[in-house]
Amino acid sequence: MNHEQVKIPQATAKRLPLYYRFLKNLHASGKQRVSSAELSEAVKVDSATIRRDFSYFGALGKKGYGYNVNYLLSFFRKTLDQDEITEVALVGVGNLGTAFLNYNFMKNNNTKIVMAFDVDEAKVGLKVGGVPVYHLDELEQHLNKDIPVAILTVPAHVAQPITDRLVKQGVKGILNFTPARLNVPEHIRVHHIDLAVELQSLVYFLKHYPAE
Ligand SMILES: NC(=O)c1ccc[n+]([C@@H]2O[C@H](COP(=O)([O-])OP(=O)(O)OC[C@H]3O[C@@H](n4cnc5c(N)ncnc54)[C@H](O)[C@@H]3O)[C@@H](O)[C@H]2O)c1
Repeated sequence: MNHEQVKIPQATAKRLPLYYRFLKNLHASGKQRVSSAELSEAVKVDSATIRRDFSYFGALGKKGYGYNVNYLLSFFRKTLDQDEITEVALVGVGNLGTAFLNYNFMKNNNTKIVMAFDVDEAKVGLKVGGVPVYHLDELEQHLNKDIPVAILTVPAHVAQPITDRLVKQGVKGILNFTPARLNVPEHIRVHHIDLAVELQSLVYFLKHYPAE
């Protein structure tokens, strides 16, 4: 099947890295096939959803056989562009930002934080997790079109002006950890990660949909 023609729903696309990571481990352990039940158990996605997701990839599991691990892996590699590393900038080297820099997403991923910015003179000039920290004043000097993604871990009240500058420099996607709602032009994608909301929603589900 022609990979270029595959149009995957967003919810499915979001689960791809999860599947990919698990299948890579399976492959490394020498497994050739996997059932949707096994996958479901490992990635905690129900097996009906997995079957539907995989049908978009042209992978139709056979009863009693499951899915071909090699086929899926080569599909995911192509779709996720694993050979190409996407460079990321981080703004705000505080508690959260420092944790991300130390973690740096390389282990199972195709993204890498390559530079960070802060206004705190005590942090500027340091390397955190091997990543250089520059002063925010130098944003325009260092950030170019090769860096399409930025992570925002600054105080909420400075999030918007920094976002405007990031967009001006050619950033296309922003992972926003601040509580601020960001205004961006239509072609810019913002993913807002609000841990308080996530936590609340978890508590809600526990309360209203308790496990048997
Ligand atoms: N720490 C958490 O667990 C957590 C969880 C959810 C959301 N958040 C949100 O993430 C953001 C960061 O949280 P934190 O705990 O890391 O805060 P923090 O105060 O530890 O870090 C903020 C960092 O941003 C820097 N900064 C301030 N103004 C700046 C500017 N104009 N340009 C660049 N850098 C600037 C500060 O010097 C500091 O290093 C906040 O908006 C917070 O609400 C934090």
